[in-house]
Amino acid sequence: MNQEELRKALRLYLVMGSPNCSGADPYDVLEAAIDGGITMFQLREKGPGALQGPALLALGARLRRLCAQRAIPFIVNDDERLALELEADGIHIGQEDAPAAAVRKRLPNMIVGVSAHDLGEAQSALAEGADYLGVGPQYATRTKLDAREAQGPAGIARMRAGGIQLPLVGIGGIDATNASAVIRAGADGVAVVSAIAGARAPREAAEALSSLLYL
Ligand SMILES: Cc1ncc(COP(=O)(O)OP(=O)(O)O)c(N)n1
Ligand SMILES: Cc1nc(C(=O)O)sc1CCOP(=O)(O)O
Ligand SMILES: [Mg+2]
Repeated sequence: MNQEELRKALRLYLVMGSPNCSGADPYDVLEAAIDGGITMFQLREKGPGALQGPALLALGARLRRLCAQRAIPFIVNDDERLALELEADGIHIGQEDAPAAAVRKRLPNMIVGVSAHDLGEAQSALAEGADYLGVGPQYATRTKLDAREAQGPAGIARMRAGGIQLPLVGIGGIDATNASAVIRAGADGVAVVSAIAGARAPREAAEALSSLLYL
């Protein structure tokens, strides 16, 4: 995938694991979200009741297959071995995970996404070979318990003003009320968990977000 294709894929990025699905089957939630217009998916199995071992591998394989059938890039959060086992399209790592340069080297053919919270971290991620950045939290979130303080879309604007041209998504507390502000600040897309996975109707929630992002 070239950089322009990646920018498009990042437009509406669903990040999700089974703890985010309010008891629904994550497969059904993902399928509905794809029907509603998501453009990229990250398996992030974290939080109370998170699956591990063979159960996680089995869920990952089902979700991976669905993404392949529907031509949705499939990214794995944090776990290089799982990403390889599932033949993922990419991996997302944060500042507390393995160093981006080492991951880039070990997984030369995967998309490597890196979390960056300020211009310095964005410059380092670029130098280490990141393909895209996740910048957050944009707004207060209850999904990631160890999230930093909300920085607002101004953090993205500062990265763009500082010369960062890498594909970039905002994440954290994003929903239909604030997604447009994140795009206006310079993001290529928005990454959401609860606004879709926690919605009563994930397809409609994805449709509503998608319609805002293509104005
Ligand atoms: C697209 C995207 N952006 C940021 C993150 C957060 O990654 P990280 O800081 O490593 O935190 P965890 O998700 O691992 O708890 C992300 N997952 N995706
Ligand atoms: C996975 C994640 N990363 C964040 C960061 O700031 O890097 S915030 C976050 C959780 C986003 O969940 P929701 O859309 O429900 O707020
Ligand atoms: Mg991480």
